[in-house]
Amino acid sequence: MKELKHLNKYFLKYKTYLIIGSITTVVARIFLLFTPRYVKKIIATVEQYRDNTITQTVFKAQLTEAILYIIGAAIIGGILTFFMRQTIINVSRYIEFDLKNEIYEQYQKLSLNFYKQNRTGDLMNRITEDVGRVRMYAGPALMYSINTIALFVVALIYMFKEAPKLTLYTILPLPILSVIIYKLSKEIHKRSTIVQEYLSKLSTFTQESFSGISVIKAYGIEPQTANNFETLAIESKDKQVSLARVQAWFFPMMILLIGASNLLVIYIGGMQYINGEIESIGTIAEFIIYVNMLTWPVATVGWVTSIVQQAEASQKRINEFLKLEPEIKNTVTENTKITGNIAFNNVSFTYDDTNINALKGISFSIKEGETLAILGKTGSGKSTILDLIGRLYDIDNGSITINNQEIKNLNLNNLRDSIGYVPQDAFLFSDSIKNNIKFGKENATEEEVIEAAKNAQVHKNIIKFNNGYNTILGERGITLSGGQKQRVSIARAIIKAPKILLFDDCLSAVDTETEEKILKNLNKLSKGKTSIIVSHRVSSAKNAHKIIVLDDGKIIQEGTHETLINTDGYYKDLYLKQISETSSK
Ligand SMILES: Nc1ncnc2c1ncn2[C@@H]1O[C@H](COP(=O)(O)OP(=O)(O)OP(=O)(O)O)[C@@H](O)[C@H]1O
Repeated sequence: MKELKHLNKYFLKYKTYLIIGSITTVVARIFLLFTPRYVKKIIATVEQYRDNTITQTVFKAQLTEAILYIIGAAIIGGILTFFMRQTIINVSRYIEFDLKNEIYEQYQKLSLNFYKQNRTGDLMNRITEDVGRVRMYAGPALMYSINTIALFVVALIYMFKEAPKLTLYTILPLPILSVIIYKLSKEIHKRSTIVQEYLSKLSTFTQESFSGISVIKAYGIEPQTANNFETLAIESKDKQVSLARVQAWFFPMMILLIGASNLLVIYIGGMQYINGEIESIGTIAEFIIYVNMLTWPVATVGWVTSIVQQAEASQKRINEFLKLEPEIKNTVTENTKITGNIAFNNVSFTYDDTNINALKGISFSIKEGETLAILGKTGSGKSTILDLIGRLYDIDNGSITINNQEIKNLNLNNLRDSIGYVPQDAFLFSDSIKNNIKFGKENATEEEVIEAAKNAQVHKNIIKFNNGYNTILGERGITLSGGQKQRVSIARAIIKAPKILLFDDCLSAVDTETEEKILKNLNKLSKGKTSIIVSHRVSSAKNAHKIIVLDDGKIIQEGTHETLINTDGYYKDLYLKQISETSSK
């Protein structure tokens, strides 16, 4: 229960509902337990009438009274049970809601490294499946426990008062029932976890095959994919069958044990009645009802124990993430002014997970309003520089300053608000084009959206769609071409009008003519802003105030287009190669 202590703050938050729920539960049980006692009374009345000890009028009056009591108690008990569920089960839903939000907020705070170390499926599972299991503890398990305790205490008081020896015999099989249900529940849980694993394997497989359907079709491997699916589906079915086999034992075991208890009541009760130890045959009827009323709650003891164990395991997994301290934290609460004066001083950086030393003593500076272009072979560290400016990672050595202030001493929210970042792999949400652009500025007007799209040279494409800016993009924006996606992503950064614009090879999928137009627009828009353009093309870099060329994490060339094309090296070679490619087209 150590891990589940995390939920105590929520129990405290909803204590009023829980107290009302618990009281309602106890009172409901008291009312529901009226039935067996009045059944006994009815049978005793019938016996008295049979023995002529009461008149027909008295018999009728007593019978009517008992029946009315039973109906009344059942109605009140039913209403109270409804309120019991409305309070305790609702609380579990509130806790589920709070916990999901808490986890989601924590996920948002954690840095990129966390996302690389953990698989998306696992992150999703903890916020859905695990929270679901914890909810079972906070709701049903709690409700059934209160219910069982209340029912047991009230029923046992009534039963002992009525026939102590018979009571002992009646409750004898119940602990056995509880243990059996516990064992069954554990086995069911074990097997259903395996079933769940297979279900998620199946859904991952299908999802991937649908996303990659064009590759599957192009390579003509549909039969192979279908075979793989079938193998997985057969394994999944076998696991389901094995689960169903254990589940099938649940109700027969219950019926068997209820039957055994009923037999005991009838046998022992019958003997006691014959020996004159109990007055009325009604007591036997009363006890049979008690047995049937107590069986389910007793079974739930086993069930609840297994729920609590599952919840404990799930909460442990949740706590593992909740306790993680974000690697990148905002330690500055007051607002800091962000300008576009950026300087890298002997910066080195190694990725924790791969141990790749991506940057080795990088130094450069760029003034507000200037454009810097970064070129270099693939894997040379270009994107890493952009990530470090957004402080997605903290550096190992050296310093990064913005306006002469260490990046760590800047308010992280201010820093990220001042950056418009266009990633290499444009990610668009399954939403309208308009909202995807507005992602950069939530309260942007229609005109601003159109203006940004025009500057990104994508407006003409968008208006050709039937629904224009309201066109909904499919998963990862599959309705757009690669170049269109990149341009929507550029519009998203432009609309934000940030101090610093970071473009990570985001013009790779557009033709050189469109690239030229976009760069011209960016040039106009980025007055007073600092832009960093990562590219493999000289055409993207030639107008920059400064160009740096990276190789294996180090700067190998630095200068303007003019100086670099006149210096032997990577840039000049690239320039000559790209010029000859263009002229040969
Ligand atoms: N998130 C990461 N985790 C671990 N290693 C990484 C990560 N991102 C990049 N690397 C490694 O760091 C090195 C520099 O990568 P980076 O993405 O900065 O290069 P790049 O110059 O932008 O390449 P490209 O032109 O192909 O985009 C590479 O060796 C790469 O494998």
